[in-house]
Amino acid sequence: MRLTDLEVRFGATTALAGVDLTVAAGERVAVVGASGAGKSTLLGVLNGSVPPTAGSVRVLGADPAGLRGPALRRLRARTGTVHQHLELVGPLRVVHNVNAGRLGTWSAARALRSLVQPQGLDDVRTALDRVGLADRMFERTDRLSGGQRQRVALARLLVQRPELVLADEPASALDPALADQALELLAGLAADRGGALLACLHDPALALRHCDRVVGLTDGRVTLDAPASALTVAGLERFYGVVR
Ligand SMILES: Nc1ncnc2c1ncn2[C@@H]1O[C@H](COP(=O)(O)OP(=O)(O)OP(=O)(O)O)[C@@H](O)[C@H]1O
Repeated sequence: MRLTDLEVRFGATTALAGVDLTVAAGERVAVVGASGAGKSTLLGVLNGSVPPTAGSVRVLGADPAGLRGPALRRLRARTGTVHQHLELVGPLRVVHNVNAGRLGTWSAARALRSLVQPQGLDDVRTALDRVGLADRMFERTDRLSGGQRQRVALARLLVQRPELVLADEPASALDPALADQALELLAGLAADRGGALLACLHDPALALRHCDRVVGLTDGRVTLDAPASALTVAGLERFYGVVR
């Protein structure tokens, strides 16, 4: 994917400005920066949910803002996002939220049928097993804890099998062991399809353990772009302005 001189404004607020960024297939990129720096907006541009105000965007060979109808649907099916607020439907059972990862490739009829008689149960069970939730498949999603819901969102991505994996603080509600597991899973998912992973991470140690490149934003601009091997946890904490 390639962003050139990208700008995103929301009214009087400039969320991103002059962003030039190229990410190659197979790269694992941590996106870091203080709250409000523009991290979620950057992922939104890449998955086509945030239209840029200026600049050019190429994602998997296409410009998401320039696509409509089936072409946009196809691109979205190849791009998987773990949203910061997860975007799960609370009253639905876990199986339905996981199967939402396949809506981009299912017909409307199959999606509707699946609400009555869940489809693809083997894949759902395998995905839930990998996030340690196989026994919660038929539970209402809003009965789960925050960390369990975060893992349902990961399972949804596992059944989607996207090429480009975008994750917005995918481990914020997980304990350290589960956070490592989640990042391994996301990196493995991208690698399976030969794609890249971009993950907004607030934990510098997690970023350095699981990513090979770190891109830092300050007030909507790229102010850091370095291999993880050249960075330290203390250096990244200083970047965030964390005071110990
Ligand atoms: N839909 C929106 N409408 C108006 N302003 C927005 C919108 N989305 C983001 N912004 C603004 O754009 C800027 C960047 O926001 P963004 O959510 O991308 O930051 P972030 O780095 O992801 O922050 P956090 O770590 O707190 O999630 C902020 O000033 C925010 O208030």
